Amino acid sequence: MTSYDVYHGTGNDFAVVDADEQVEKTAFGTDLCRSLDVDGTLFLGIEDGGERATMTLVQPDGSRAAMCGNGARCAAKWVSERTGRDVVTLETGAGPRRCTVEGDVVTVEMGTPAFDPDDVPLAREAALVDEALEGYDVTAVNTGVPHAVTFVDDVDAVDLAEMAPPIRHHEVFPEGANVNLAAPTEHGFDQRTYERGVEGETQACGTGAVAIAVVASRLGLAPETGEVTVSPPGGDLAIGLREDGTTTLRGPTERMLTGEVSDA
Ligand SMILES: N[C@@H](CCC[C@H](N)C(=O)O)C(=O)O
Repeated sequence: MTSYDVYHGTGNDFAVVDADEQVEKTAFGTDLCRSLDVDGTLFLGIEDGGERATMTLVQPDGSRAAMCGNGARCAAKWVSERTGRDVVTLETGAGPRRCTVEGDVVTVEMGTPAFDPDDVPLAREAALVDEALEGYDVTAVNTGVPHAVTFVDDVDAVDLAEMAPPIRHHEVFPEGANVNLAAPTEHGFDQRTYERGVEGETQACGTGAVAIAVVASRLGLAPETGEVTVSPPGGDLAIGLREDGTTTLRGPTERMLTGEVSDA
């Protein structure tokens, strides 16, 4: 039998499996996504007594993503519950990410977002900033994975399932992109995200929330530094914009259940 836990971070849900389990990760991870109807399977390998852990995300379509903000929050909580440590550095495909666990609230140091076309990546030589693409004014940024961000008056007035795929698969994004709708509110920004790999809308996306905050800042819709609240359907996320250009993602996480699947 192989055991798993299910966690969610503001509604973005993940099965979590010990990386030492003797399973073929892509097949096992996609099967688990399907049977549990979750947004991804995280394989976590605890190292140095929990000071560090490796994180591999297998998505429902079998792809692997270099980084996942809400997944990192859930991963840090899982490691903390197993080891008692409240500071964990996750080794991700986008580099090390330091996480701090305070009860159910986890903060991830998300690094420096990149607008450079080589880093997003983009199939052109100039950054894509507030430019018309498939009928929307889009800005492209990499916050660990590629994101397209567009600001609208009301995120719920847009048919995300219809508008997102042409941008998600646009030739300007050679590796595809997650597509985010954002709308200014009294307290920050509403968020809806269509995720690459899930190929549909999720209840929250951490790298997407960071993308919205940094794009808002770049376009003059939010301050250059400080904290920005981004609200996907699953709850509120606090994004820190620091003077040195690095960012943080803070929000609640919760273990929902524990289960086992037969190896046969
Ligand atoms: N839900 C995630 C993002 C996961 C990766 C994404 N679907 C991709 O393929 O780039 C988050 O919370 O950041």
